[in-house]
Amino acid sequence: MNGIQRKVSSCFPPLLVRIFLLSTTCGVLLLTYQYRMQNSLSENVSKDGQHIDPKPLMSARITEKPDIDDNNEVSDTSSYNSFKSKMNEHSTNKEYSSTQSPPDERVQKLPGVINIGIQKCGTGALNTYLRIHPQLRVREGEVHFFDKKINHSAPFKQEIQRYLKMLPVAFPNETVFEKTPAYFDLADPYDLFRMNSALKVILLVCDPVRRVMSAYLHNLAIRLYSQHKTYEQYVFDKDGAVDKTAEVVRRSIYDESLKRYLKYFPRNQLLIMENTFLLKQPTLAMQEIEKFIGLKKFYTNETFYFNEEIGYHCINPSIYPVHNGCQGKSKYKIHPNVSEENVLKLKKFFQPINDNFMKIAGIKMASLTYF
Ligand SMILES: Nc1ncnc2c1ncn2[C@@H]1O[C@H](COP(=O)(O)OS(=O)(=O)O)[C@@H](OP(=O)(O)O)[C@H]1O
Repeated sequence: MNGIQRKVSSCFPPLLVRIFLLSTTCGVLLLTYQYRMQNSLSENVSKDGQHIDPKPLMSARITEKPDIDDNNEVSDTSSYNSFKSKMNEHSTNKEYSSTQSPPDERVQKLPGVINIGIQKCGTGALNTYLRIHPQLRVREGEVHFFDKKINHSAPFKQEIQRYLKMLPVAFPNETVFEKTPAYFDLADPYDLFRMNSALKVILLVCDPVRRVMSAYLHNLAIRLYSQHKTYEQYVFDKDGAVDKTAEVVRRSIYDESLKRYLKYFPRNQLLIMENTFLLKQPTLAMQEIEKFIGLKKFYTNETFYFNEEIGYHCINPSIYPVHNGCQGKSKYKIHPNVSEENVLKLKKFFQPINDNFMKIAGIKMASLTYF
């Protein structure tokens, strides 16, 4: 070692001490960063837990867990979120220079409208159609709050705070929408009413006989039903009569559930729509729905196209490109044939129930009238 080398090495502490100093410095830096991040996030939420300040939201990434709906299908929350932010950019950008971002004024809000069912009656299609409306903020997937997650032993207000956290944040001009088809028959309508007494409720109705098959195929797909049992074994009892206790049959009995809702909600807060209307004339159906919710006119014939391959209307991909504007594959099932005798048995079973439903609803529906 020459003189200079010796001088330099004597200025530096030994190797072990250097490693110790370096790791301590890194640790301190890391802790400071974590502390600052935590503080900046908690500062954003107001005391009532409802309002989130705009600025930090712009810097803090909102990560929403992917949702798995009743079809075991991962809902495309992230595609929807990026679609929405592009849409919002479009509508607000004019006021801001290219270097400035518009402030994020999103807040947590309770839903103004809920699609309560009916399970397997096209609720997924409605979700797909509604998510493109600029004044709506759609909760992707199904929340299942009022049928499964609500804790009736806890104070209701506290439960609603929990529910709020399961919903997307929305701009002041946006109405929050969620759909959980199980609410129709499995939730207590009083809970929905006391959550928001002005709530608008959408009910899509379809032929219960077809619905039994849809629900059977659905239960097979999610492995609730066994491949080793037949459709007939699930739907009819040992004597060959319709088994009204079977899940797929029970959930096709519409009149009782509607009665429960009408105990709390005035009829004009309920939009009861035949699923075939949405299926065949999506523009007219969606115009009726936007009017019912109180939204600006948005849907036109250009919004939809008929997808020959799947046999249903989808959103024009230039508006919403995910899945070519259609739903995921699990929503388009091919129904196997059922013997005429069994179909007749089901029709005879459901007709009086359907008649009662239509009487309560005050609407005649072709798909509920067999004879
Ligand atoms: N575009 C459109 N318009 C109206 N209806 C449609 C549309 N696309 C699908 N369908 C029908 O929806 C059925 C699935 O219903 P849901 O989406 O309510 O199912 S679920 O309850 O969310 O699992 C589904 O049932 P299956 O035919 O048994 O698959 C279809 O009959």
